Amino acid sequence: MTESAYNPGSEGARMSFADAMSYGDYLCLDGLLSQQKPLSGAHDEMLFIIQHQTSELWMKLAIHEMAAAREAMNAGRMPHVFKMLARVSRIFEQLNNAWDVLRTMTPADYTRFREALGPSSGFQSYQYRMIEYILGNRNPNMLKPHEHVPEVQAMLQAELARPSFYDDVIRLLFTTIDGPDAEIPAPQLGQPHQPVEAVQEKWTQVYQDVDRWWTLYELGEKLVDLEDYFRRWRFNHVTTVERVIGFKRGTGGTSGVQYLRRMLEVELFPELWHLRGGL
Ligand code: HEM
Ligand SMILES: N[C@@H](CC(=O)c1ccccc1NC=O)C(=O)O
Repeated sequence: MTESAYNPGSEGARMSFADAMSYGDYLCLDGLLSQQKPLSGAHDEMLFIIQHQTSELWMKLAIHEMAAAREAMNAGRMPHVFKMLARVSRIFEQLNNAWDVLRTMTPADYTRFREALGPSSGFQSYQYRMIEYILGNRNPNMLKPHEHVPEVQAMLQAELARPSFYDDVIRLLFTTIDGPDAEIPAPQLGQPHQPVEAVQEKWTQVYQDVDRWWTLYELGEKLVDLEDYFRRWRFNHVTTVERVIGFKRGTGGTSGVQYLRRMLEVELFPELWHLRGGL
């Protein structure tokens, strides 16, 4: 050590953690940083693993926020709901920006380790499916790949059996405007949300008099924001996939880019988009 090396310990920085909780202890970094296990010798496999692991961590936070937002909404704490939904949109923005790192991987780089992935695929991401299920895109066929992990399948199934976050929003929309006797459309349990005319009419009322229904309007716009970011994620994904594997079949067994293009047509909150043309 040179004389000139600055020692933060001299101004009080704690330098010994033999008997105290350190940064690594608190964040469980030993566990976290020992979970990157490339199966090939390919240089870019580490990028691929970390890209997916960080995505899963952000998805974990998104689910945490959406679960709390749902609770807050059902308890009438709308400012909290808005804060959490805004955070979920920012998480998607973060995931969208992350594609820039993955895009530095060329098709040749990926080919060096693609075979090592076997039949594994993002198609089997249960947190991704959970996000879709919470928001209302509920395809029960997507439960099947999780049959081998009963706890995971049960968790997804439990989500399918309850009203989605969007179902709860619809209930709030109707009761706020029509009061306790409102005729609320039944939640579409266990199936992808299909557009309902009465829901679009109700949202139209809100958008035609935003001053009167400001809180509902703000909620509607938060959902549109969220779906906007989600769509960008799907678009970035399919574009990256085409760039890296072209039109090859996916490791998960789907047609690949064609399958993902089909998913671009998914509408999470269709009524909120469709009402705009009629204003
Ligand atoms: C080079 C990078 C990537 C390629 C080539 C790729 C390829 C694919 C393909 C072909 C599918 C369709 C399913 C299949 O048959 O495998 C798919 C699905 C999926 N991928 Fe990726 N992917 C990449 C990166 C990512 C990243 C970074 C994530 C982030 C978690 C991700 C998450 C997903 C998810 C969630 C699905 C299911 C989508 C759905 O069912 O709507 N992928 N991917
Ligand atoms: N489906 C991809 C493989 C893939 O991307 C993947 C494989 C294992 C874990 C995560 C993945 N990411 C997204 O699908 C492919 O067909 O190349």
